[in-house]
Amino acid sequence: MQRTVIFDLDGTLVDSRPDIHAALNRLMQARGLAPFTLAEVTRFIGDGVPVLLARAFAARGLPADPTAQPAFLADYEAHAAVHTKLFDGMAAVLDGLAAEGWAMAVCTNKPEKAARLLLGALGLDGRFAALGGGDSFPVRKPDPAHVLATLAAAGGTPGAAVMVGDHHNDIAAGRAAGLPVVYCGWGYGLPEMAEGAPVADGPAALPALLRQALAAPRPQAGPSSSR
Ligand SMILES: O=C(O)COP(=O)(O)O
Ligand SMILES: [Mg+2]
Repeated sequence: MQRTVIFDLDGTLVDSRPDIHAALNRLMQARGLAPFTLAEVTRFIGDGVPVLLARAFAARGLPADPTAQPAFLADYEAHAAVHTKLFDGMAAVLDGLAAEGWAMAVCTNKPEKAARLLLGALGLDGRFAALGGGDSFPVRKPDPAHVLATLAAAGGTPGAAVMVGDHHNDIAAGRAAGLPVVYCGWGYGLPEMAEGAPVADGPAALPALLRQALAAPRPQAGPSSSR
């Protein structure tokens, strides 16, 4: 059976913080608002751009401003790959997984256009069988439908798929979709976000953990697990 691994993007495959940080601070500057540190912006990432901006404005004591999103996105899309790179060792891991026959997909809360531009700029557009962005479907992580729709677009099946991510949203969405999950210890999440999932300390640990995850007994999908 075709094995499929679904990767989260920000904090899992790529370190995108520097470019998100820079674009957010350009928006703050344009609004006459104080800039954020990298650590502050890291805590805003994980739930997509609307929530990122809402958290940024809330941190300055302001309500969410939907008019900020088009300007932020246009700027970020144009500068998404200035400093953003795959995490060290990840390119070799992707090569190895492809050689082992794994199909790969990306399920990210980053808007699809920005995610596609970023993957293209990194030379990765041909690597993934599907990309599900934060605005590709009516729902996004932690909703399991985001993971399942991305998996279906990649031609995969839940019985032979693993979800890999660095945030509570990835673990929650993967588990609720009935997939085994692997948590990335190098990402932007807090250690407790692993919620008992196997933790990869670095990209090189992923292939063995993915094989183990598929070999282990299947978890039940979220809604039925309490029955
Ligand atoms: O855009 C975000 O907030 C997070 O994106 P991710 O789902 O790829 O981590
Ligand atoms: Mg992430």
